[in-house]
Amino acid sequence: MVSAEILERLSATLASRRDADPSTSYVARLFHKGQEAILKKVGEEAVETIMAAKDGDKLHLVREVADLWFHTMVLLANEGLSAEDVLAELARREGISGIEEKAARPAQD
Ligand SMILES: N=c1c2ncn([C@@H]3O[C@H](COP(=O)(O)OP(=O)(O)OP(=O)(O)O)[C@@H](O)[C@H]3O)c2ncn1[C@@H]1O[C@H](COP(=O)(O)O)[C@@H](O)[C@H]1O
Repeated sequence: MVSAEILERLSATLASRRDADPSTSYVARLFHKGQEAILKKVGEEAVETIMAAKDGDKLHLVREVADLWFHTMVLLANEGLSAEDVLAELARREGISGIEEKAARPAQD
């Protein structure tokens, strides 16, 4: 089964590309071009994800979401962040939603 470890491995690979020669890798090239180019790719992949969802082809949708996740991970790495930061935020929200759910449902005794 594929797990969140893939995100950790990819994060480490992306971090290793930050100082790599742009001629050797797509990711290194994107870092070299800078934030504007990375944001442009994130925007393009978001639009392609929406179009894939509308065309009803599930494999196409999965591939476009993979492109979107990948490019948002490049964006995070460019800011010195990683997938782990996002996973931690989602974990924090799980905790928060538990607390809110309890608060919304007073004890019945
Ligand atoms: N997961 C990915 C990944 N997903 C998508 N892409 C690339 O993202 C690019 C953008 O796709 P598009 O559909 O927009 O195609 P395009 O028109 O060729 O893109 P542009 O030239 O317009 O930017 C393509 O070149 C894809 O190959 C990826 N490139 C790399 N990775 C991972 O990143 C690792 C490091 O990559 P490199 O350092 O580039 O080898 C790899 O081992 C992979 O694990």
